[in-house]
Amino acid sequence: MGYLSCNAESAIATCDTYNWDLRKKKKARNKPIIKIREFSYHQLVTATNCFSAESFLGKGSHGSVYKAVLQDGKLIAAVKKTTFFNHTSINSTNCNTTTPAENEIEILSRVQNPRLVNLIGFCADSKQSKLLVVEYMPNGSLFDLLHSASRPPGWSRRVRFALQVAKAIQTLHSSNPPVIHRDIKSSNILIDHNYNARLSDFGLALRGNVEDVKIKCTPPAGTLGYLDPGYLAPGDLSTKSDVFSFGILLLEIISGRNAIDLNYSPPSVVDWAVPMIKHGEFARICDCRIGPSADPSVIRQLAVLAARCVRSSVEKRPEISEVVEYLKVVGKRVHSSRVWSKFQHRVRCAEKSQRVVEHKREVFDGSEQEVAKNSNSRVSRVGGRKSRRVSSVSGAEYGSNSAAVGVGDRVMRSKSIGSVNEIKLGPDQFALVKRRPGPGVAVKMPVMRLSKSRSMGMLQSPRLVRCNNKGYAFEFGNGRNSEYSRQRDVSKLLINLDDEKKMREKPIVSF
Ligand SMILES: Nc1ncnc2c1ncn2[C@@H]1O[C@H](COP(=O)(O)OP(=O)(O)OP(=O)(O)O)[C@@H](O)[C@H]1O
Repeated sequence: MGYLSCNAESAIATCDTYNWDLRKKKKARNKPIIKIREFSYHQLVTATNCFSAESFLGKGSHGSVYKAVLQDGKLIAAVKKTTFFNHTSINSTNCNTTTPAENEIEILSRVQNPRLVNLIGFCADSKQSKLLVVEYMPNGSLFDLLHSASRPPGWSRRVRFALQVAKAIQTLHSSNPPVIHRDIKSSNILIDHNYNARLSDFGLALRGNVEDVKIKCTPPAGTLGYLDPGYLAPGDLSTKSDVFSFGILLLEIISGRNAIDLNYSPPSVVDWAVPMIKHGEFARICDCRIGPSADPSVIRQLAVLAARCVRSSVEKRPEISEVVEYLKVVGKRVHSSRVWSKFQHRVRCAEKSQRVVEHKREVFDGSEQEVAKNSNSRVSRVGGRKSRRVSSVSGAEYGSNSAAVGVGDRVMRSKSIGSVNEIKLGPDQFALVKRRPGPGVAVKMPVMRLSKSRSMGMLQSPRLVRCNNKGYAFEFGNGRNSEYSRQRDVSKLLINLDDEKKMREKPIVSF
């Protein structure tokens, strides 16, 4: 126990097993050194527009956060400003005194990872406050997304966030010596510009092995609702405390409710969710705003994992590496269930349009019979506006029925049921014919209305009646350079069928 005679710093240095292991030291020496920049106070005042209200991003228990524009706009960062009023030490009771800001600088200058909100620099020359410059996260926090977003994230995004947070914690726990975050919660998960979750706020984090004096001297800390109930004394701390907090976060992600919420009974998310999970009532803990996942096993797996993480027995909680592997499997399941439900949706849509087409065919056949009854001189008007929009059947399908219409070699298309029909003018030439609505069902055949369908889908068709800029002109067959946008009042587009012969010879007809 020689360290008792030393001062705290050297005692930590002597007792830290990490320092004994020369091989590890060599490894650490080979690691690239993270370049942390030092900013002047003046630089940060300018970058945050004198810490103005416009630059204000939010307030935490240790101070306020501002958006900073540095390097002539090339670097956007977040400046954490902690006042001396808030300089409560994280370990003031014993060995040494470190403020959360100093602690964050110490930890983040040693651990950098894309899953973390990394340190860019700091400012040491401020008299009233400690300033930390960290990466700017433009999409708020996971707390905001879960509890106040108008469109709460769906299951695949939730599982992705959970996996990204678990990976961030794994990075910390697997570093050498390990880092225990101690404050895993949804407001400390920030969302970056690519919509990835990043772990932030290392004010309470501890770096070292659990047997290190520093850890043994630091009293328990964290956020109520997320804090491991077994972490009552410094010696109780382990990486499993972070696993517990992660379990609470996972329950929050699944349910969309707060870790402690007085609107629920019981208010603690653990006491509320775990009994339901034990009874297999997984759907009851799902966020009712998005409902259960397409694949029920996804919720089951997430809920069971969360329940394992929040077990009171530390030994029974999984390691974070196991959590990561588990969530990877759940993530794949969500992905495949999404692909499957998309496929099912497409099949349903296809079936629906097929049904509509069949219905139209039936209606069409019925109208043909009626037409036949009316001695080939009358055309029935069938179908409504809606049926006009359906355009999935090619005219060729109905080519064989053309004789029933009694207009020579004209071809009627199912698209046109209602008021617009296609006339075949030649081997590659088609026109659309709008039948005049009149009392009863028919229009005299010699004079017909010709019109373009309003459906955008049909505009892509080469068999389209189009208009040129000379007025109402039509292009038949594979016409190019037409300007359909000029054609607004389609009802004015009249054509006398006497001109039909001319049209066959001329691809474009002007009126
Ligand atoms: N890097 C950042 N980029 C963008 N916004 C941030 C950043 N860091 C913090 N903020 C915003 O500032 C708010 C305060 O953050 P801070 O980490 O100080 O406190 P907190 O995590 O909300 O609470 P506590 O201090 O109690 O843990 C956050 O809620 C977040 O909206």
